[in-house]
Amino acid sequence: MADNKVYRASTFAPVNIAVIKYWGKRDAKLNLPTNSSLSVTLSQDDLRTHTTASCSTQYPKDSLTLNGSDQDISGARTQACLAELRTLRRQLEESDSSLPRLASLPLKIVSRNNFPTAAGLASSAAGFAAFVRAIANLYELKSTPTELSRIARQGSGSACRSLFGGYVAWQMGDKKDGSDSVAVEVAPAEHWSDMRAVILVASAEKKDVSSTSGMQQTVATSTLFAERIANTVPRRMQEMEKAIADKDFAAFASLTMKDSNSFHATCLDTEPPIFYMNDTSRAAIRMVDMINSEAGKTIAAYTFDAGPNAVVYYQAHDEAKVAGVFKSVLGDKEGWEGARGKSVEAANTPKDSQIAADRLKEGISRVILTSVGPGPIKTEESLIDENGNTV
Ligand SMILES: Nc1ncnc2c1ncn2[C@@H]1O[C@H](COP(=O)(O)OP(=O)(O)OP(=O)(O)O)[C@@H](O)[C@H]1O
Ligand SMILES: C[C@@](O)(CCOP(=O)(O)OP(=O)(O)O)CC(=O)O
Repeated sequence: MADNKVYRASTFAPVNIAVIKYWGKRDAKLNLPTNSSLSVTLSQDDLRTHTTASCSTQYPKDSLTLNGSDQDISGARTQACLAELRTLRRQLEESDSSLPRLASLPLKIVSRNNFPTAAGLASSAAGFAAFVRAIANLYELKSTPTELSRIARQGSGSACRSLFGGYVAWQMGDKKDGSDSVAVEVAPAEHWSDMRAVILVASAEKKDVSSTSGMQQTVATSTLFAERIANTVPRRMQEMEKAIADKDFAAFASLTMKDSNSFHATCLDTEPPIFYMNDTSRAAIRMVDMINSEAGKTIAAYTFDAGPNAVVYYQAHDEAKVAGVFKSVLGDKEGWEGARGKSVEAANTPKDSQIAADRLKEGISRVILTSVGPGPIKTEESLIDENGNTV
């Protein structure tokens, strides 16, 4: 029997933004995708989930609190993650009788996102990665990040990529049980550390079509989609891995923009059509096009997830030419006040960009300046005290 001690472990986990998009499930129950995908993990200085997992005989039942409000954890996805993690802990306990019997104790999990939940800022990715990582830490599991990615995938597909830092591929796998549908590191953050991103937050509202149901509708109704998964994505995965290995920004950018457009094209080809981008998103696309034209080469790349926010990737040495343009257009919005924002010099806007600039001014509420970053980071900063109370 375990005593009435409160066992605790905490982690921070990052957001990731895909450059080759996951869109479509071949098995909705196991969250198995129709195609592989690839993402960049973003720095936790700017966007992160902080999660503490604890277990004790004192707790009445399993619970999860997110940003101060109780969450329903009865859903199949959360339950699948919990069951897998408990099975792994049970195996450890069976092999070593000196270990406390934690697998059978109720869990209390407290989590905080430092960014808006369900606003298309990949909160489910950081959230489920943190959830799985924190419980794995609590249970002292020996599992590798790839093994844990198999579990996080069942919470939310994109979450499996947040178990790693840097450049991460989610290999779709082909086994029916999903055991080979896991994330692997393509390159660590240090390999290409001057990758930067400016996120233009177009709306902090909850989106109207969730990723989960949107992609199901696309799989069922889009004819463009078949070509995307059979040919376009497999080819781009290889090209993207090479672009990253070579640190070839022009190739990285071209693939990133094409793949975002291909994903949104399949959304438009869905019946009824799904619109995640809006006029503000399209103005961001125009502005990036004009920045690239003015530079005479591709120095910026836009990508959009299931929402209107633009994520614009660029390299540190092009900061003035990329982030600088957005600063001169959006300098009065929230997000430039930190040291990183202050160091960006406002640059001249490209010629003929007035219409796009006006649209951005109207539709963007804040910017987030960030960069490629590491995977989950273990922390002693606990959201639950030694008596089991939320702090
Ligand atoms: N810290 C967290 N811990 C556990 N679950 C979380 C956490 N943060 C978010 N989630 C889960 O993720 C859900 C939001 O996911 P959703 O896919 O709707 O939005 P998103 O991740 O912001 O957008 P997208 O993945 O399409 O970019 C929340 O309702 C919650 O169930
Ligand atoms: C557009 C995307 O951001 C879709 C993310 O979808 P989710 O991972 O949120 O979907 P579920 O597996 O149903 O939880 C593309 C991507 O991140 O690859």
